[in-house]
Amino acid sequence: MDTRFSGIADLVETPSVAVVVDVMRAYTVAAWAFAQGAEKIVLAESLEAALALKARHPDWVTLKDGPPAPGFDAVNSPGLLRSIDLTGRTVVQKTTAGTVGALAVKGAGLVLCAGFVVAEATAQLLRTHDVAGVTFVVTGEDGRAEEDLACAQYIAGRATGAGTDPADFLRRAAASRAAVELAAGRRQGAHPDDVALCLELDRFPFAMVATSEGTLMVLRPHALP
Ligand SMILES: O=C(O)[C@H](CS(=O)(=O)O)OP(=O)(O)O
Ligand SMILES: [Mg+2]
Repeated sequence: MDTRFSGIADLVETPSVAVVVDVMRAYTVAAWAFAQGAEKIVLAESLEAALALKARHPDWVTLKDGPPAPGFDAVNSPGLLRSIDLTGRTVVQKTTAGTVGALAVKGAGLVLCAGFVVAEATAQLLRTHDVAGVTFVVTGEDGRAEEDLACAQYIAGRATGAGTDPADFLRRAAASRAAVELAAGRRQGAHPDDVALCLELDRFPFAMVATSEGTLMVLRPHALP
């Protein structure tokens, strides 16, 4: 399996298979939303698009990164989201990096969204599909976010069958700028447990697959045997 790593802006062509990685915090949050019962997550193009969807579907749950804001029901924090019952709900998510990365590869044949919490399930799905090549979209900090790069490299190792030890990858993520800033309370819309929750390896047994449904890009959990 050929593996490539790219920042969002560096994507030169639409890959056939993409794994979009955002450890802190978009795809840790997405996984928690599914664990809390959400049926699907609509990845919104913009804050305005998220609010327009909410206007058309008042029962949908809007979620954005940063501080709480009018029109949004939740923030991009696993620690805060884990106490919200989302059974059967549709979530609309808009964040700075994670959702942007997925929308950048909208045309790919297979789009997975991932963090450490779904690492093995993501790798297993790649192995099952026997893909020839995969592009990992490292969403944070123009492709240089250490937590996203470490997670992408870990999943790549698992997908290609290498006996990858997670310890070093998790250590790199724990020392990343995002982890340090979250732990120091310098990011808004956060819970003290957010970093720890983002570093829970294989917390969930499902991968997350994004597909186009009409004009929307929709993320759903994909259970593995
Ligand atoms: O919510 C997040 O962690 C970030 C935004 S910021 O770095 O906190 O400003 O968004 P994401 O797209 O999940 O990286
Ligand atoms: Mg991030």
